[in-house]
Amino acid sequence: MPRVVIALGGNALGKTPEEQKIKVRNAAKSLIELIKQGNEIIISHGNGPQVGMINIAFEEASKHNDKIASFDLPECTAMSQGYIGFHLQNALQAEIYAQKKPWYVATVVTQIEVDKEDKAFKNPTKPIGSFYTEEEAKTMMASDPSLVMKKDANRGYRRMVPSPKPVRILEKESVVSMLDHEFIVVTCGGGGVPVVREEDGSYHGVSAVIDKDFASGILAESVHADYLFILTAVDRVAIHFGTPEQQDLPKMSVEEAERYCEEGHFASGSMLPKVQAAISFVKAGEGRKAVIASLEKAPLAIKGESGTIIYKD
Ligand SMILES: Nc1ncnc2c1ncn2[C@@H]1O[C@H](COP(=O)(O)OP(=O)(O)O)[C@@H](O)[C@H]1O
Ligand SMILES: NC(=O)OP(=O)(O)O
Repeated sequence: MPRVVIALGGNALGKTPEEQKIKVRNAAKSLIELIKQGNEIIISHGNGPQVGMINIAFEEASKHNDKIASFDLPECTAMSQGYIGFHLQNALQAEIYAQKKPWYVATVVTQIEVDKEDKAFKNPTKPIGSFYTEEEAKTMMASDPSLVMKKDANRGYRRMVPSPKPVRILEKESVVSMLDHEFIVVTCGGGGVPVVREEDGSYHGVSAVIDKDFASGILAESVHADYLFILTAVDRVAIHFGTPEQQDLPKMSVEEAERYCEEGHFASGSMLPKVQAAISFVKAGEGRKAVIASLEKAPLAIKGESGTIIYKD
């Protein structure tokens, strides 16, 4: 049975819990369809908008109410894993019930080890939270000099935080055991909670957000997946994105994808990590394929009728 890791984009999950519930309900239909087609699925998801929202909500509230504490990014990622996992479980269970299938679904709060010396800690590149105008971003940076705000793929300005590379999934054995027992598993949400290892063998959370595309790549590697599906807000990967020359690509060989990366076609922090994760996954094993597609058109992408497929020549 083909094993498929499906990464759902944080931006593709909508801006509010209500919007997310609707999007997740639609996604659940596609995900269950995949199982009915004979695939085993493992679900991961992003949390860029959500982790930023949770973080700023506690920070703002704590300024006005001394009974409310502010929470650092690892705790905010853990909270986002909980509430996005809740919506996914709820939507998948409704679909499973409607189809009278004997399937079970569970979310694993997942920690991912990162290197404490990772250079990313000194160069924040991961966009989180809402989009702002240039003027709003400048005002925010002036009132809080620790904030880094940068353009995100020509969609506006966003807060940037460090995004170290994922090294190891601490809950890998739990995930594999649940897969062995035929669970549908939601794991590595928001790229996983970033933790570093201390000399005494303990781990503690660090203030960063791991890119969920890279985390999904190591998840796919760790569970020996056959396919990596990265679902986002656009139907296909494009070259000359956002210009009159934009060309949407139904497929890319690994060599072409590497060339397009070098030529700068993919925005860092958004499309670039998806393409890089797809390349690494496809290159590392025989017969593997990666697909980047939209959440809405996932059922078509599964049949090869939408999305961009990345393959080894
Ligand atoms: N070359 C490109 N082709 C397609 N989309 C691109 C490209 N470069 C940047 N993008 C933007 O990247 C977005 C996907 O990244 P992002 O929103 O961070 O993903 P996620 O769904 O994981 O949150 C697309 O919706 C699109 O706006
Ligand atoms: N953590 C993360 O990569 O989230 P997004 O997919 O929302 O950017």
